[in-house]
Amino acid sequence: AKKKELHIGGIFPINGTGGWQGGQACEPAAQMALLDVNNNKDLLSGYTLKLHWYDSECEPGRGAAVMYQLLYKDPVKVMLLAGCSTVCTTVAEAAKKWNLIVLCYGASSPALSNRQRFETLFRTHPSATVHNPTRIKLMQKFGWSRVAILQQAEEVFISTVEDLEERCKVAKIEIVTRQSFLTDPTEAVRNLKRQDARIVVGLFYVVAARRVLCEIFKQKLYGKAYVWFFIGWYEDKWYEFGLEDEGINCTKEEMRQAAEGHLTTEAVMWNQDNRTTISGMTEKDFRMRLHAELSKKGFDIDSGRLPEGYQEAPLAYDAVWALALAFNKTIEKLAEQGKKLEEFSYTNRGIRDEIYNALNTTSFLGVSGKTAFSEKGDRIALTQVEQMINGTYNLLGYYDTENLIMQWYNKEKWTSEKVPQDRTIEKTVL
Ligand SMILES: CC1(C)CO[C@@H](CC(=O)O)CN1
Repeated sequence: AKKKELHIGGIFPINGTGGWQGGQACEPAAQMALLDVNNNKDLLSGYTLKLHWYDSECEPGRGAAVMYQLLYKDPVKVMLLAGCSTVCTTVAEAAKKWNLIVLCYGASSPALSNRQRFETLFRTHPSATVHNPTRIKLMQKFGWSRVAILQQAEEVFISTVEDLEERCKVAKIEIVTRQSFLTDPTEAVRNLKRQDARIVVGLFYVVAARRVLCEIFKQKLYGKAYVWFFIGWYEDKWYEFGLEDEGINCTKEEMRQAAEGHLTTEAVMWNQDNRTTISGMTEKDFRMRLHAELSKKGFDIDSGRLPEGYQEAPLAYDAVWALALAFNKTIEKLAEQGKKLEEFSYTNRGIRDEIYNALNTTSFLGVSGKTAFSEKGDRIALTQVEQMINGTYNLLGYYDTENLIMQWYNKEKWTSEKVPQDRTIEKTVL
């Protein structure tokens, strides 16, 4: 018999210049998952999933427009996939009016962890606040109870710092100063120096990070007496790129000196062991298939020039598996009530609630690792800690923020052999 079709809408940031064009790798990854789910005989038997998608250019207005296209053109969509924090904010806030669950594979904004505003939002991309318990854990591990914060004035960093401040208070870690800047960090770095800041958490996008690094070189706020926390998802040699055309007046060597020893935290987006995941692939298998898909689209992976969203591609792949598993559970649940998933309509609150409950209890091993959601729909994720040692990032360990377990490899190195202090130690004259 012909399979019944279930339709989902997809909004991917592909073109455009502002924000994150991660749809370039995430849309192919989602298509791969659609193929795998439809070929999986244990899932959605009697149904086939269809994806209808548009480019949002990571622009909320365009995101709203393409959502409108998806909703006002047949066939009815049963769920929406979206990327980019700004687009997910717009789409997820509106989607509940159409009883649509929204699954975001590329949205890090802490503001999205809000069930009042986003009743039907789930995300396979962790919130930026996932770094904070790890930052606190590292401060406690190294005995730092006096830290400073330097941030770029962007919404995602402002709300991340608010969460970090709360956690510092609970952990009795003093924030000696919180400095923010729009584009030029000179004054903010000067204020850090005035406050004798030694342990600094830095929150900024990569272009601003280069400006900060050059500024701390010039103001000598680096070396054996200082420890900087940077974000870990910048590209590998980020501190050497673009110095000329971004007007950074430090040499590569000076940038490397300033960068020596800094720590980074980031959410783990690729499964870290070679276990077979729910799709039957290991993370390596997935990476190989993704490279093949991307080279079909003209991306030359070996040249090192990865498409935007490569890092997050597992999140898009696992988002489709999460919705397929949730649909599977919902079909069984509805059958008990003599109902069918294909009866879903934008005014059908009952089926929306069944899909919501199914997603809420979905948990599986995906190519992005263990995939499960908090009660706010946030991705539960591992974080990874690295340190820049002699110009390369060394893996120091992982932190499981759900079970509060730190896996540490004792690889950290300090220029002066001992852990830097968080303040000037007054020499006691005996
Ligand atoms: C880790 C990063 C780069 C954070 O921003 C996400 C995009 C967004 O939050 O808009 C994509 N992933």
